[in-house]
Amino acid sequence: MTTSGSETTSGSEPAEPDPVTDVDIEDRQSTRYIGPMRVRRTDGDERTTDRRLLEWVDPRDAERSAERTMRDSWRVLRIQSEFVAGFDALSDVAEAVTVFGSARLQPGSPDYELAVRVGRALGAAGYAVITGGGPGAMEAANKGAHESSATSIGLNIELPFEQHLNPWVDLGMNFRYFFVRKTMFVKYAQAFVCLPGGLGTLDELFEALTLVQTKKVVRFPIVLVGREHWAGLLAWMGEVLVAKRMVSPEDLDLVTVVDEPDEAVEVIRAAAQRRAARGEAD
Ligand SMILES: CC(C)=CCNc1ncnc2c1ncn2[C@@H]1O[C@H](COP(=O)(O)O)[C@@H](O)[C@H]1O
Repeated sequence: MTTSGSETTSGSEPAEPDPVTDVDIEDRQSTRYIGPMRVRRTDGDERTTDRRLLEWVDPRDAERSAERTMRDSWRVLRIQSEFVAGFDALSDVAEAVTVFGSARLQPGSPDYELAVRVGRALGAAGYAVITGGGPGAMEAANKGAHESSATSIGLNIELPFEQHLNPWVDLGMNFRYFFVRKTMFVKYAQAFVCLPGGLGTLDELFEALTLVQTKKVVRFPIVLVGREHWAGLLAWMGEVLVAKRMVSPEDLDLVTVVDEPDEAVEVIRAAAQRRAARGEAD
């Protein structure tokens, strides 16, 4: 899909208006996803399903409050259907690893290329790769998985702006609710790999850590790739959180930090072998 009028001109010629491209751009601006639906020319209401769910309605406003109560009850069915669709789509996935990382990495940047190599190494080791299906590290990891002929899975999320599954996703879904999507990230993976990233990545990392710490999941290696990126956070956790006894020293052992994709694969494999030796089911 062409996204810029200048792509159709050569050298220093001024860009000619391109009717197809202009329509395309207008299209992209007015397009968004509501759950699995792609909609255009909406009324400008940019609230996502998640945001509507979490919105506070003043109970003193009788009319809105009554309407809200009714809608919330119906919403439960939609949430339920999203779980059903997710379980249906992913139940045949064999061994998989979920990869998180910055949505903002640009192709060609060192971290993007690192993410491609991570996807490729996991794929070559026989793992399907699950990502958030978006751009940056997600796209890169899906690309690596695709290149190594592994199943490349993208679990996208409805956002208030246009959102596409990246082109390297072979099995993709679009979720309305963050918490449903997160369940899929955990339920269908044997391990988490976190590449350098920002708030979204940190959220996903700490959710995984909390699940392992509280033994809600017991089969989960968590691997951080990129020592330099993660060093400051881990040092702070040791110097502040452990020192204040807000986390125990063993909690820091729940993550393994590596630099190379092959090391990440090795950590995941070794954990699987330990599990197998103990006779634990996945
Ligand atoms: C360019 C841009 C902001 C696109 C947003 N598009 C996204 N599409 C899908 N998942 C996402 C997106 N943004 C954040 N996430 C989730 O949050 C993580 C990245 O957040 P961050 O860039 O580190 O904070 C990803 O692992 C992904 O699961």
